[in-house]
Amino acid sequence: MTICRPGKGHLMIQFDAVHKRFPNGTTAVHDLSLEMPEGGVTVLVGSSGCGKTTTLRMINRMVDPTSGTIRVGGRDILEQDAAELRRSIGYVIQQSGLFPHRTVLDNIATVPLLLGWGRRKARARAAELLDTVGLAADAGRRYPHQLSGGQQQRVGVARALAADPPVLLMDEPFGAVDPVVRTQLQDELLRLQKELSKTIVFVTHDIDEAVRLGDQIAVFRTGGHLVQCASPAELLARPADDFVADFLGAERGLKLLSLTTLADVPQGPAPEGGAWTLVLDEARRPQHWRSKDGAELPVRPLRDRDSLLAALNESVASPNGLTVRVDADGVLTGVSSRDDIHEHAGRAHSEASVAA
Ligand SMILES: Nc1ncnc2c1ncn2[C@@H]1O[C@H](COP(=O)(O)OP(=O)(O)OP(=O)(O)O)[C@@H](O)[C@H]1O
Repeated sequence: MTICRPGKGHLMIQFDAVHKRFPNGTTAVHDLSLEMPEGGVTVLVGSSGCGKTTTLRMINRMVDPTSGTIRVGGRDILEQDAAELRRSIGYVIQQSGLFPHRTVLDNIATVPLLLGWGRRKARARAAELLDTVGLAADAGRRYPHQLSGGQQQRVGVARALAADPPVLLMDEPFGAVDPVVRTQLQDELLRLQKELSKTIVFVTHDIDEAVRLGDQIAVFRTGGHLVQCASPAELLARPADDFVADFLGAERGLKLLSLTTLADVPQGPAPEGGAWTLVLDEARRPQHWRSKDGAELPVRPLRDRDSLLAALNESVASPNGLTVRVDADGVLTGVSSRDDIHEHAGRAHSEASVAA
């Protein structure tokens, strides 16, 4: 049995030896012990049918466990009224699950109205949340089908946040949108989470999404077995077995580099008079590389907060192996060599392995 114990901070959700067997004999979750810290994002990943959704739905009692105990905020959920519990837990699903015949504003106001807030107060809260999730005020008067898929997902998140629940369950919330919108929605969620510090349980098939969003990642395999639960860095550096390693994919070493910034990589002055010159504008913002014979190649400057993976990519793509560095205003601070970036990439890897 794999037990996940983050060991620091308060625990918001605790699974203790939880088992779920459906009446048709399917064991969806097998002897699960898993702890989710308050204010953290726990991502559940694994192949199709391995019990992620069932695990999630047991938290708000949409599915009751066959045996074992689940506590939310320290209290056994079976001792709590199911409807009340559900109202205190936000729930976001893949197709947003919005009511088609209600306006966006009324969709977002659903739970506050159920909780007995007056119509005016519920709508004012809904309008505020539209802004929080990055939607224009006029979207509130529209119906769900008049919004794009990505906008509908934002409304789904706003609706889940409406009564300010401490816990948010998200079941593949960004699974049905294209990769660009998906990245935007992930960015928004990270930004919101910095502000709101909810305890989030997030189900996804996408390991990159899990690494990007998770404070801890729980990997399941068929039969509802938890195989490993660890921080993204630990998981990538030390997968527990071949199943986890295969699940993480052949590029797990590179994924690990996406977790480390290039801030510590040394930088020197941009080269002058070599085969390639860095062309700057009058504010010293890099524009492009220019060769001796006048050819121009694009430059993609990086900031300190960018990842070592982005730097590695740049060191391969740039004509002279140099990665151009800029400050928050886009002004040149220096360049880093391919060797320095490779050395830091190797070091980040060894450090993660040792820490794990
Ligand atoms: N109501 C149910 N009755 C019987 N079996 C069920 C029921 N709900 C889920 N199952 C089965 O339990 C197992 C786990 O299902 P679950 O939906 O939790 O998996 P999942 O990991 O979320 O899958 P996916 O990634 O495909 O959404 C599957 O074998 C599924 O067929």
